[in-house]
Amino acid sequence: MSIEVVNITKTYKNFTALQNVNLHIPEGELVALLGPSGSGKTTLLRLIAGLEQSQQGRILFNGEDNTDRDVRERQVGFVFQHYALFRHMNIFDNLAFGLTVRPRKTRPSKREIHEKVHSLLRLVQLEGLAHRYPSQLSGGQRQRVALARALAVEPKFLLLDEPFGALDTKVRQELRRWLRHLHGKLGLTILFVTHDQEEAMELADRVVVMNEGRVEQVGSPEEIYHKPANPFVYSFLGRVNLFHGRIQNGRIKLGEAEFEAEHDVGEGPAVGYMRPHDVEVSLHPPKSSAATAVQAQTERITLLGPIVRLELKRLDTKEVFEAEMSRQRFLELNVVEGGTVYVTLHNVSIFVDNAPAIKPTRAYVPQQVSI
Ligand SMILES: Nc1ncnc2c1ncn2[C@@H]1O[C@H](COP(=O)(O)OP(=O)(O)OP(=O)(O)O)[C@@H](O)[C@H]1O
Repeated sequence: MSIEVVNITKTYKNFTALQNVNLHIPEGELVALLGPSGSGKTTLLRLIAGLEQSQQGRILFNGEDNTDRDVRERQVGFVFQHYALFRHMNIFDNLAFGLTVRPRKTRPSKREIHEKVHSLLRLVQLEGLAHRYPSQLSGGQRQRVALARALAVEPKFLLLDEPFGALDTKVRQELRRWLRHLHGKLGLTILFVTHDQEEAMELADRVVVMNEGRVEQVGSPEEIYHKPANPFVYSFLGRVNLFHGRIQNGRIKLGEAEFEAEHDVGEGPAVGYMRPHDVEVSLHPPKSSAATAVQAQTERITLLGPIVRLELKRLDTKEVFEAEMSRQRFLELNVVEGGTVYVTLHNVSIFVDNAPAIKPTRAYVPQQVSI
C-alpha cells in the first residue's frame, strides 16, 4: 500500500515539530526516515499510524484519505525500539494476541491461529521457541518476535521506530540483513525511523532526510550521499571537510585552490564541501598547472584497519581537514606526521547561502603571461 503525506504541520503548544511535510512512499518500498534527534521522525511515524493528529494536512493510503480514521481502522503494523512484548505471555501467545482479541465475526479459528503463529515463527526463524517467555530470549530474538507480532494482523504496511536501536552492533547488522531479506520476501511497504546513517544507507530503497521538522531531501542512498541537496544533508551523511572562500569573476577561490564555475554564480562568500576520500594526497606537486592543489602539513595519522585517516592543515588558509585513503596507498606514499604534502581537491561542492550546490566544472588553469 502506498502512503502519501500531504502538507502536514504538527505543533505542540507553540513548538512546531513538523512543518509542511510532503512525502510519497510508493507501495512495496523500504524507506528510512533519517535525521538527528528531535528532527520529527517519530512524530511523522505516529501521525501516519494515527497515534497523533496534526493541525494541518492529510494522510492518504493508496490514494484514500485516512486523516480522520483512528489507529485501529488504519491497520498498521508497529515495532518500537523497546520490544514491548507481553512479559507474562509466552511467544506463541504474544503472536496470537492480535488475532484472539478480534471480534468473534472476524476472529480466525483456534486451528487457523495455531497455523498462522507457526508460519510467522518460521518466517522470523524462531521455530521451536514458541513456549519460551520474552525474558528467555536474546534482544535480537525479541525484536524478531515483535516484528512477527506486527505482521500477525496482516497490516497494510509496517512502521518501525528505531527497531534495532537497543541492540549491539553485531546483532543490529544481522537483523538489518534479515529485515532486507524479509522485505524482499513479503514485498510489504515498510517505513522505518533511524538516526544511524549507515543503517539507512544499507537497508533502504529510499532515504528521507529530516531536520528541524522538515524534509531536507528524499533520494536513493546513492543520491543523498553523492548528490546532497544542501549543506545539512552533506554534513549529516558522513565526514566532510569545509573550505571557506569566495566567488569572484566567475572563479571559485578556496585559498590558493581555484575552480571555474560553469555558469554565472554571482559574487560573494562561498563554502566548499568535500568528502575526505576525495582528497588526493601526494608528496610532490602535481604536474598539471591546474590550481586545485594546495600544500598541507600532516598533523596526525590514524590507522583504522583498511583505511588510514590523515588530519591535515592547509599552509595557505590554516584550515584543518581530513583525507582518507586505503592502507595500501598510505604505505606507498610514506607520509609522516609533521611532514608536508600536496593535496588535490576533487569533487568539491560549493554552497552559497542555502542555494543548491554549485559543481565546479574544472580546475582553474592560470594563463601563461608572456613578457
Ligand atoms: N508530546 C509532545 N509535546 C511537546 N513536544 C513534543 C512532543 N512530542 C515530541 N515533541 C517535540 O517534537 C520534536 C520532534 O520530536 P520527535 O520525537 O518526532 O523527534 P525524533 O526525530 O524522532 O527524535 P529522536 O531521534 O530523539 O527520537 C522534539 O523537539 C520533541 O521534543
